[in-house]
Amino acid sequence: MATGPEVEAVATFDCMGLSDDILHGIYGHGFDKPSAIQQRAVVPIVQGRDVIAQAQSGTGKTSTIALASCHIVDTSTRDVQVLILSPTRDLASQTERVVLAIGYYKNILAHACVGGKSMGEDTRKLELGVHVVSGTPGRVLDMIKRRTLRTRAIKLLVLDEADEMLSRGFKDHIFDVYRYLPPELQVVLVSATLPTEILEMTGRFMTDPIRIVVKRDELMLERVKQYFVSVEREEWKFDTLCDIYDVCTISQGVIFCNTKRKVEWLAEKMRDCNFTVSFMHGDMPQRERDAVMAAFRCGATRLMITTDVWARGIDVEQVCLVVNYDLPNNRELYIHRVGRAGRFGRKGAVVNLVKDKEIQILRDIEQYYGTTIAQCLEDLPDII
Ligand SMILES: Nc1ncnc2c1ncn2[C@@H]1O[C@H](COP(=O)(O)OP(=O)(O)OP(=O)(O)O)[C@@H](O)[C@H]1O
Repeated sequence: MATGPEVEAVATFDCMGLSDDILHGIYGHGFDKPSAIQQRAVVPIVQGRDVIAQAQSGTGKTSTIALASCHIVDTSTRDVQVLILSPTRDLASQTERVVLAIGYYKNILAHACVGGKSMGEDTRKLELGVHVVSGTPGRVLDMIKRRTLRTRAIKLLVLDEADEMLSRGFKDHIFDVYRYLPPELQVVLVSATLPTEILEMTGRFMTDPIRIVVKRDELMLERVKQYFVSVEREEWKFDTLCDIYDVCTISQGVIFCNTKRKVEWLAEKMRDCNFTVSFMHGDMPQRERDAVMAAFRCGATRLMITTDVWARGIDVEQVCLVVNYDLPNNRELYIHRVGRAGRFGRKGAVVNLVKDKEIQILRDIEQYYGTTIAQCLEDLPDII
């Protein structure tokens, strides 16, 4: 599937037909020039078209959603007009913050409606009235069923990380939410990865969408160098990680494990060796998760050990290193994990720690995305 012929690139924010208060918000947020996806996706979204928008990690997709949503909202009422759904609470909250920042001069009111937080607070905020809700599917559905989140005025539904939202775990919730939304709804799908089977189901809820897609072999971020270190035994990965730790002292890094137990085990083992690390996974109380994220975002901690709860969308500019302590369970997750480094044009590196028999999995990833993952034999501190 290719990008539609009707897609045009608009080279500046000024030429997108956005109102002055939104432009003020965009420039105030530090954006000078739109990225490739912003040049192509913002105008069709604000014109009311259904849009499927794919672009490489960290190139401004979530920001596209935020600024288009802010433009669409009519602030003369306090109805919810835009609903943005994301797969994790942390991403939904991050998007709420971007909407509030870009919509500041238009007085946009937004609320993150996410699991693990007080229902009372959701009710209070929603009853006072907000224009944009950025949430996770379970909590949003709950609020809709309680009639606390009124859907009557919703014009735009956005599925961020759309392939994840339409995959097994979330799909039923998404369609349940969709059934409560007005029939003339505009739908926008966004992700770095959009496998064919996901694109094929979009006909069920989208009308003549504009497609902006990226070829598989152009999806990997060029500025993020990819390496692997092969070890004979699982236990040897730890020593390699300790060597890598030195690299992280120059900036920030994220280490991915495949289970929550392993995250906790690894964090404890590193702390026993006097390394300062943070860890986060989906079973932690939300308050603790927020505190860990806040400390990492402000640079108070430099190394985050985590699960795939962190793989999609989370934006911390200083992250320049990703370590796959365990290889991800599918090719899409590889793209998303790698994308936590090299945000918006920055350099980065990913190091895959692999047992000898796992090298074939990396070779498959290399071939699928037309990329190169080099063996790292020495010089770990120089990889970035
Ligand atoms: N036009 C722009 N100019 C400068 N910085 C930008 C611009 N657009 C986005 N950014 C910054 O780039 C970073 C990545 O943006 P964003 O999170 O929107 O990317 P994304 O494509 O949604 O990422 P992911 O694929 O991880 O979901 C953010 O820090 C954002 O503030």
